Amino acid sequence: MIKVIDVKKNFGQRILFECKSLTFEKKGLYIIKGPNGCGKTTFLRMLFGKDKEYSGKIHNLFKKNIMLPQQPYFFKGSVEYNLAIALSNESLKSAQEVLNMFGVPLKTNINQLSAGQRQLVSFLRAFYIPSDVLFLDEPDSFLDKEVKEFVYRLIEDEAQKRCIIVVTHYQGVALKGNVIYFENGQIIKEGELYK
Ligand SMILES: Nc1ncnc2c1ncn2[C@@H]1O[C@H](COP(=O)(O)OP(=O)(O)OP(=O)(O)O)[C@@H](O)[C@H]1O
Repeated sequence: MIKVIDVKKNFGQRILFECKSLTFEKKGLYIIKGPNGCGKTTFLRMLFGKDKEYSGKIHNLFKKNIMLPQQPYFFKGSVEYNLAIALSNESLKSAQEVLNMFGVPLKTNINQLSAGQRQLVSFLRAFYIPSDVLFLDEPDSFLDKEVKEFVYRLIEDEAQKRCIIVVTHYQGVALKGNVIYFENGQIIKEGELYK
């Protein structure tokens, strides 16, 4: 569980956003939306524990936290190597099956993939690492409709077992979950202005 209590985030004199009260439960899908520059990535990093410069409290009680950043790190080498370095044999097989399904070559150097293919690899690598909470920062920006729909269903199913928090811009294909949005510098959960 993560509890956010009376949090304010500033950069110098500028107030970026505030969040009066928000709870992320043990399981479930949370979708963070808002215009460019409103602070979604900043908020995600604060929940993850990477950014600690704010007033108020964020209690993150999850033991194992995994984050997929907007620009994930890749090791020099093949697609397979980039997965094998992070995943158990069983998880590696699951990731490989998805990549085979979408025609992503496993033996190819990671740098030779398209942006969308690389994004799918980085998503699968983060997704198949066991965790209590998974933070995904725009995992879908380069994916085509078919891959996006597949990834969204994977996320939705998995969110029945653990907590997944996603930042996304995309409006076309529905990702079903609790929507959290930024409005006039306030972070609000859909349906309840302030708890
Ligand atoms: N270290 C920093 N110092 C000063 N300002 C920063 C810093 N990091 C982020 N900002 C500013 O905070 C704002 C929010 O940035 P953030 O990346 O969180 O937005 P976002 O909602 O994720 O945007 P996008 O949708 O474009 O990815 C931006 O205006 C950015 O310039």
